Amino acid sequence: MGGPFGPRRSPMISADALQVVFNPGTPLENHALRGLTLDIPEGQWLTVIGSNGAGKSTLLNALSGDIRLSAGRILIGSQDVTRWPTHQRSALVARVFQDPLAGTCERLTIEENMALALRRGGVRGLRPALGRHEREYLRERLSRLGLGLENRLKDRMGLLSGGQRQAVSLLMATLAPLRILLLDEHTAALDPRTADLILRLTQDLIRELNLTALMVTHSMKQALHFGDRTVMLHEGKVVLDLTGAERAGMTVEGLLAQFSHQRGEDLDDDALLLG
Ligand SMILES: Nc1ncnc2c1ncn2[C@@H]1O[C@H](COP(=O)(O)OP(=O)(O)OP(=O)(O)O)[C@@H](O)[C@H]1O
Repeated sequence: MGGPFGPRRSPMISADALQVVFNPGTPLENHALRGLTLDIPEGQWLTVIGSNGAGKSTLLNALSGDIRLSAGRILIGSQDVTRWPTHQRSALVARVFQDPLAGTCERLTIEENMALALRRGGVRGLRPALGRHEREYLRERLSRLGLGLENRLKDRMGLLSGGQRQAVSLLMATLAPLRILLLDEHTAALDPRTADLILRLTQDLIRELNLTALMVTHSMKQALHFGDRTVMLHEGKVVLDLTGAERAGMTVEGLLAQFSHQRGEDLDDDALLLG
């Protein structure tokens, strides 16, 4: 990022006045993003919170190219990708979803799933059947999960537990070269111990690969504990942006108070948010 007096580099992600309107001009018109602006430096890990319908998934969809903007501009590096379709952005951007099934094919083996992930990134020279080197590479990556999956390359994905599948999804997302990782409540469907394991794996991958990451979570604890910066969305805009000492001094209770303040009501479901 350069020090305070170092050269200013353009951010890895520059989201400029993003607007997303669903069903425009109909009675169902819905402004999911309302001029959202956000600059994210390279290597920064942003945690994204906000109540239901705040626009968190829509923001990730806009960054991955899964939905079209109604207005605004997205730059990755200094490249304007606003009109790039998802497949074109996939060389830069990968995504992991809440549902462990979403990123993998359960009828294929672990090896076949991972081979597809390698090819999606356009790795050259990869044959339909994996060569010895590719298989060794995948085995090495899997062994680092500490789940024993390196010995189960020929097992169908459908045989794995939700946590194991999510670990493989995360690995698959980061197999091919990428710059940006989008995590959409990727531990929400897991038990606390497994969620913790996946979060530690997430942390290792983000730091090792120097990824710029956005992680949507409903857990205030996760939002403050992981990453470098926490952003709260409300009605399609950023309403709170915490970094540095301000973030370090923030408590889960403080964040919940901000939540209530934004919603103009007392939260009746603190348990969910505290989890
Ligand atoms: N494909 C769609 N068509 C119409 N409306 C949509 C669509 N996707 C999202 N919306 C609406 O846009 C708004 C923002 O939704 P979004 O999913 O981004 O919220 P969120 O912050 O991710 O919420 P949650 O925490 O519930 O997942 C909501 O009002 C939602 O109903």
